[in-house]
Amino acid sequence: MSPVFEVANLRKAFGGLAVTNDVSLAMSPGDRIALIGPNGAGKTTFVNLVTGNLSPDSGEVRLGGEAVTKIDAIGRVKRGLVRSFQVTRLFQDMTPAEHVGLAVLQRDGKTRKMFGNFLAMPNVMTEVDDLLGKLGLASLTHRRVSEIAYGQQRLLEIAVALALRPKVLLLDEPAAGVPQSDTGRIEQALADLPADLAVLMIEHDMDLVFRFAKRVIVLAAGAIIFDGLPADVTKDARVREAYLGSYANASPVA
Ligand SMILES: Nc1ncnc2c1ncn2[C@@H]1O[C@H](COP(=O)(O)OP(=O)(O)OP(=O)(O)O)[C@@H](O)[C@H]1O
Repeated sequence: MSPVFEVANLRKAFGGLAVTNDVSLAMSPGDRIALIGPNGAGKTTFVNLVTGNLSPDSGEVRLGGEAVTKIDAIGRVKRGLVRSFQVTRLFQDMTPAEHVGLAVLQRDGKTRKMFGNFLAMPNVMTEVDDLLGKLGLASLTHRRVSEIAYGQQRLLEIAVALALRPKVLLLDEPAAGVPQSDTGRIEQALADLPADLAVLMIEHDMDLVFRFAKRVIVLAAGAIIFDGLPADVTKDARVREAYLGSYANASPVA
């Protein structure tokens, strides 16, 4: 299957520290990848380079075969590369319906209508109801975000991301901060993601990694040190070493 997403020889340094060190990878439709690595390994920086929130020093990002390295974050979203909306970016006074409805309008390039009552538009509301229903949020459709539980806010992030109809979805620790009693619902939402969507999830919780991922990529000091099956990752000597701290300090740029 031809890749839906590729990065080639991506590099980024901050003040002489190589934080993304010649990273290359490809994803196909339906991939379920967990990106793991010790604190400071460069996972967030890598995702920021991919989404267009940061510019690489060199290397390329491609979506559906098209180079998007010079295209901004919004342009990449339009081409199907979506990062889960962060809880910290949800608007506390807005409802789940408004968040998902705005994402639908953004996707369709109709955000100028946002000052009208877009939730009265039948096609928008049908999609809002469908997505919130699938994520078990139907009863909260018109509640304010500030009134709903944290775990449900995290489900709302996923709903907003799906409303953008991604081809590639990047999830940053989707269950972090969620009480144990609610993590099952997040896991179910992850299990129910569209089968042809390519998903890359940053995650620290290895139980979740093993249940979700078909492939695991380990970053240490900005470089990929393992890319393979979940069953093999804990046996890998370099991975063990990385987690024991030998890779804790990134190497300087040559
Ligand atoms: N804007 C920046 N300027 C300078 N250094 C940065 C910047 N952003 C990140 N770094 C450094 O780059 C390294 C990698 O950080 P990054 O946040 O990408 O790691 P991470 O793997 O996501 O870590 P964590 O798991 O703790 O979130 C760290 O040493 C960090 O201090």
